[in-house]
Amino acid sequence: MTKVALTIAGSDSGGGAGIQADLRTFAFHCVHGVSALTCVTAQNTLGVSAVEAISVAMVIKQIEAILQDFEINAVKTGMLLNGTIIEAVAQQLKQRHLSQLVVDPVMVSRTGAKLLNQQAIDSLKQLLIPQALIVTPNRYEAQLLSEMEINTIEDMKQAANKIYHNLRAKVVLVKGGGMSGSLKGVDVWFDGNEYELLRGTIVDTKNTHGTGCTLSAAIAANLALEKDLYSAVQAAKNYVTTALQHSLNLGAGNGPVGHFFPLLS
Ligand SMILES: Nc1ncnc2c1ncn2[C@@H]1O[C@H](COP(=O)(O)OP(=O)(O)OP(=O)(O)O)[C@@H](O)[C@H]1O
Ligand SMILES: Cc1ncc(COP(=O)(O)O)c(N)n1
Repeated sequence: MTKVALTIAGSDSGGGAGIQADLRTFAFHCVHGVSALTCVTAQNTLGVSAVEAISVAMVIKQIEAILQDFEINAVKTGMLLNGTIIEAVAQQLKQRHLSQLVVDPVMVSRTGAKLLNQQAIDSLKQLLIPQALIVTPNRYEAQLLSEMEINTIEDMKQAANKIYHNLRAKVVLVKGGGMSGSLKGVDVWFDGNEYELLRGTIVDTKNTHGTGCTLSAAIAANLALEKDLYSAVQAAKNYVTTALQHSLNLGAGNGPVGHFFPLLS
């Protein structure tokens, strides 16, 4: 029986991140992808030039249409843009008891663009993160959520601990793509008991656009395929590393990762 994963996220017109990355990742895992679009970005490999929200009513309609017709095996959220959309999404997920939930708290893009307004950060903290099976902040998002600066592995651990306790997330994965030197690509897992360091090979490329979206979508796909959470994270980490090794040198800025690397010659 084909498994189904839902992404609730924004569109990246440049095709590297957002819903486009999520659906490619689901397809790679042979999981059927369904999607509820929250916003449209005018974006390319150089950055985001405009953002427009989808109406909250339309976000809800998309989720309702999907849930009326499909059994959903896992969900990921990405760019949610504003507090009203976050509140509606959090309410829908709670009502439907969708617990296989990966929250990628998209707030700031790699190119520095703010992808979530200030009031929305509070709704994310109060309403969505507590429902998540796992939350996957990057370095900058973890700094905002933990209200501390992150420069070392010890800092990453402390931030994960704070996010776990203050925001009641079940598992926190602080991602290391934004760290420098030998720490780049080391992710810190904290489940309330153990810290685990997930180390991938460091890939020397500027084409890293969409790594975070791809990682969280791959975790959701592996959960849909009935892996346990830690195995799903390990498999997703391996997938992102290989996709980075096959990243695409497209555009003048940060190109996308190569989601379908086995098809490349
Ligand atoms: N150059 C790299 N080499 C190896 N792994 C990397 C590299 N860059 C990012 N990663 C890995 O990619 C995954 C995504 O992490 P990252 O910190 O880039 O997330 P992000 O900033 O949310 O991504 P995005 O660019 O989509 O916003 C993590 O597992 C991270 O360790
Ligand atoms: C629609 C959308 N969602 C998520 C991201 C984050 O990805 P990145 O940090 O690689 O730009 C993005 N840029 N655009």
